[in-house]
Parts: sequence; C-alpha cells; structure tokens
Amino acid sequence: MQEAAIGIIGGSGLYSMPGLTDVHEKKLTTPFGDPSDSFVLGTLEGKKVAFLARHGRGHRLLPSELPFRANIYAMKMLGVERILSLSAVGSLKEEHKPTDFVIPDQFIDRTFLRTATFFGDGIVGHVAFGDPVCGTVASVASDACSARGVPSKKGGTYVCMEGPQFSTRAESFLYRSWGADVIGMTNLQEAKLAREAEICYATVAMVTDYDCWHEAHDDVTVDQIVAVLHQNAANAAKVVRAAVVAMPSERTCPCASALQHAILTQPDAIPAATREKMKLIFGKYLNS
Ligand SMILES: CSC[C@H]1O[C@H](OP(=O)(O)O)[C@H](O)[C@@H]1O
Ligand SMILES: Nc1ncnc2[nH]cnc12
Repeated sequence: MQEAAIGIIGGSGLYSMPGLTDVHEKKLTTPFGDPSDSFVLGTLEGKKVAFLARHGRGHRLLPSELPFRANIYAMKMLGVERILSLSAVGSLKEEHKPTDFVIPDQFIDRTFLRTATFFGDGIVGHVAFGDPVCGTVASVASDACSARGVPSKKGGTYVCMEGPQFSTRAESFLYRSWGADVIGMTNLQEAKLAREAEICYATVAMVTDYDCWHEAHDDVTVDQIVAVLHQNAANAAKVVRAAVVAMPSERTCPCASALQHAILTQPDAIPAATREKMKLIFGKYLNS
C-alpha cells in the first residue's frame, strides 16, 4: 500500500513539518541500515506526505554520516514517487541573497566519503544524470515560491562539498569561477539515489550566507546560518504547502523509467542474494 506519494526531506533548521495532520511516526529499517530518523507521516493540504529530518531530530548526523541509501530506500518502501528537499546553502553569486530561495538544476560533486548508488554486489547499471533534477518537481517548487511571494531563482548549479568544515576562500573563489550558484553538503547523493530509485527529486535551496568570498560580508558561521534559517522557516513551510497542492498526481517525466535502459548485468548473472535485497528498486526489470 502506498503510504505517501510525496516525501519531504527537511535539512538544517527544519526538523518538522508544520501543518501536518493525522500524524503518525514510522520507524523503518532497510537493507542499508536505518534512515536518519523515524518518518513522520501525515496529511498536508489533503495529500499523504512523509517527512524525514535529514540530520535526525536534534541534528545528530554530519553530512558525511548521512544514511543516504537508507533514506531513499525507505522513501521507496513508503511508495513515495516525488521528493521535495529543503536545504540551507551558501551563495556563490551576489544575486542570490540570504533569505532568497534557489531551485538548482545542476550539481558539481566535491564529495569523497560517500556511497551514492544502489548498484553493486553483482548488479551493474548506469542511469542518465544529465538532468539530475526532476523538471516537474522543480517547476512546481519554483511556481510555489512565486505564488507565495518568496524571492527565488529557477535553475542554478549546486556545489556539493564534503564538509563538515566550510570552504577555504580559494575553494570559494574557484567555485565562483566555475559559474556555480550555491554550495551545500547534502543534496547530490539524494538526487543520484532518487534517480536510481525512479523517484522524482528537486530541492528548495534556501540561501543563508555568502560563504567566504564576499568582501562586504563576514565569513559564514553556523550562528549566521541559524539566524537566517529562522527567518526562512515560515517561507519554507508556505512553499512546501503550495508545492504539495500543485503537485500533479500522474508522472509524465522520465524519472519514473530511469532504470529502463540502465542495467547491464545479465539477469541470470545476478546473485540471488542481491536480487532479493534489491527487488524493491530493480525488481520490475529483473523478470527474466
Ligand atoms: C548548518 S550549516 C551546514 C549544513 O547545512 C546544510 O544542511 P542541509 O543541506 O541539510 O540543509 C549543509 O548542507 C550542511 O549540512
Ligand atoms: N557556505 C556554506 N557552505 C556549505 N554548506 C552550507 N550550508 C549553508 N551555508 C553553507
């Protein structure tokens, strides 16, 4: 049974979803271990949603410690078809001001300590990732910002760094020279795994700071991020609600069939244990 069609992942400063009704918690375990926290299931604007606090309630998990595979696998267990992620980001461009929202459509990977695939253990595959974000969910999120009067920009490149330290100034200048828009530590692995799980994914990136490149602004600190996040929280909740209302029920994007031409391994060469472990993700393509 589908327990929720829409998943919401709350990032730094967003550990619950205001306005949820009929709330109950569900603790899930997966072949990839436990998710960041229990899921909070409920109804938002008449639709069933599943909320997960990315770093756990109480903010217990570093970006490098996040159980990305368990989180996305658990979303799949719940029947989630679309994930809307909320994240704090630093701005790499003057035009993206603290409290503005950006809906990224590209990523640059600067992580090195994470596993970001469901493939392996005898099953090999490669999904297309040229467009790493679902166009439908990104448009819905962007329109929701406009409808709620939140300054936002649709499109932009998110640099995903390992952390937990913030960037050096040389790195920040480098990312600016690449034309990147925002920087954070969490979204790329979620986007990759959601694509492999054929779940649509997009992020509302909430600008909290100018990292450390801007001469007229102090270098980023957690205090500064938390202060801006408090200002952003009400806007984040408004945008999520508007996005949930507007999310179409049918999927017409390519995300739903991302695995169709991705698997290389001959079905009879896949170890039985891997086939069993991964049937929720790959099962419909392993029938022969
Ligand atoms: C709170 S400072 C850095 C921290 O904030 C962002 O988290 P999230 O993406 O979960 O909102 C950033 O990625 C870092 O993990
Ligand atoms: N400047 C920054 N760098 C990395 N992650 C962030 N999250 C919020 N601000 C950030």
